[in-house]
Amino acid sequence: MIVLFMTVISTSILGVVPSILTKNVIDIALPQKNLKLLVTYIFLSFATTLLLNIIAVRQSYLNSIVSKSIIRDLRSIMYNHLEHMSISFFSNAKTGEITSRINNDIGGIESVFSNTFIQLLSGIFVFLTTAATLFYTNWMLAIVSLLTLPLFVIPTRKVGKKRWEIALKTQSKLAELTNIITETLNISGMFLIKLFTKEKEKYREFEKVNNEVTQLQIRATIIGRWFFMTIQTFIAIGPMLIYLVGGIILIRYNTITIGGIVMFVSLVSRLYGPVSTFSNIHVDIIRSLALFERIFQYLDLKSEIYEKENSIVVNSVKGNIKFKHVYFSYDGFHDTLKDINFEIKPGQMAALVGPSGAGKTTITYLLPRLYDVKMGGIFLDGIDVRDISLSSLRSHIGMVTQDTYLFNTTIKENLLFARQNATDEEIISACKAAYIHDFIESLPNGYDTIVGDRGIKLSGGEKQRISIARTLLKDPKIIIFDEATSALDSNSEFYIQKALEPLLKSRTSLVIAHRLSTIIAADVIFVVVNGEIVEKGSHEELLKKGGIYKDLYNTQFKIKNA
Ligand SMILES: Nc1ncnc2c1ncn2[C@@H]1O[C@H](COP(=O)(O)OP(=O)(O)OP(=O)(O)O)[C@@H](O)[C@H]1O
Repeated sequence: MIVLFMTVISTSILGVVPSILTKNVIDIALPQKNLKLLVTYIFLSFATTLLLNIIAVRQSYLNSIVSKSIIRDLRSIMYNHLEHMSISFFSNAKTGEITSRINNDIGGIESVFSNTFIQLLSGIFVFLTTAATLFYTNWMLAIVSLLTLPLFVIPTRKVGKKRWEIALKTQSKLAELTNIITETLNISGMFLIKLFTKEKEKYREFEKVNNEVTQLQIRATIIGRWFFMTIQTFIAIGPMLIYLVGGIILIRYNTITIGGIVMFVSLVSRLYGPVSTFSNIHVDIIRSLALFERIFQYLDLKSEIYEKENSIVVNSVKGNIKFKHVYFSYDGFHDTLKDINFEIKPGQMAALVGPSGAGKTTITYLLPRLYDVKMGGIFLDGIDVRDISLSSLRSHIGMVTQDTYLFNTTIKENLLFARQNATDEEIISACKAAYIHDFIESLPNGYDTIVGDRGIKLSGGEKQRISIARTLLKDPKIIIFDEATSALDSNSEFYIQKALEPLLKSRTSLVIAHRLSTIIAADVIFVVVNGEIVEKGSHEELLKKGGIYKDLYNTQFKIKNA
């Protein structure tokens, strides 16, 4: 940064030298008909220009290092910040919008650092050195030259505001465009589009936004062009004024030489350079303020799930889970869960059953603090989960969901996600336990098979068994398992049941159960209806009771397992 600063100062000082040498050529060497002096001045002028350009190359190199590093840091800060946002942020945000803020908005402000900042700095120095030389040569003409400058400021103000508005609109339209691309041009989006034959509609939607982006960009360019046209006109008028006023001073007062007037003309063009840059900078800064505003909208967001300063790191747990008077709401108004109370003892298996939308999944989200309770508390081994450090809390919990998410990489990489330093033997043993090893081995590339976007190349049952193997590698004390609602073929069903045995053995588990075999195996069953636990007990106890569970059993489980 200091070196960059030095190069800016040296180029602005050296920049006035060729104009002074030109003055000497006209006022000294030519009238004296002194060839040696003429060659010396021209050689010096040439050497200074060469040196100037060499320093300029160095300057742009340093400049690019500084600006690229700032953008790199900003991108990393944004990614790190978003990674720590809560799940509710992601359930409300559009994927394309997030991508756009990281790519388009952060990328967009690069020009502020690469051009604007350095132009501003060099503009100030060029202005100061040039103005000083002008005043030193002839103060009257210098004042006339400077008086034309305010003319540049007026159009700048108007244009700046308009460009800010357009820049904001353009960025939000670009985000919309990115969102359409990310939502549709992926395997799940394409499935839906093709099955509902919505290609034309989606294309039209894309074309509309694409058109709007282009219109906005054209408007921004046109406004920019009118602005530059005005500036250029003023720049052209400048030398004429100097010849006129300089000529009058020479004729009337004879306090300036011809070389002096020529030097003024060439130096004033240097003066208008920075002023026109200042005007551009004004517009550019305004444009980038719009981008900064969008970036800071995200950076200023606070995650709803945060870690207390003196949070407890829990290295090992027994696995006792207690929900005490838990209330929860997604929207802050309507309670999705109401007064949930239960305890699961270490090693026990608890099954959550109930109609769709009752709140079973929501209960499981609260334990690893994907969301926080509105009232009441959740306790792990007697410690409120909000007092435990997030990473240690989550390290003790394994979650196998219905819709297994796999990264589009090899099976092995997906498994290593659970534990980066797992050995090949450990991976194979987890896969054997999850009854998926033989299947993986039968693939042409074995563990190096690429699974496709979200694991599309694998069946639902295979994906879930890979997810079980992944959780076995993590080896947590508590398991949350969301059993598939869809009917799996008996073969797949058999293997999943087999895979579950080592997963649930000697661990505390909370299972959203849909299969009779799972429910019967549970130590305790919680019947969830409309956000409340309405019945608790073992399968036999609840059947005997003859309440809601019995109805559910008769209408769902018995039929499904008939
Ligand atoms: N991210 C969310 N934002 C707002 N409401 C939500 C969200 N997720 C779920 N809900 C609502 O909360 C309620 C409980 O949903 P939940 O997924 O917990 O039910 P469930 O019992 O697991 O259902 P299923 O058996 O069909 O999976 C539903 O009414 C659902 O619409």
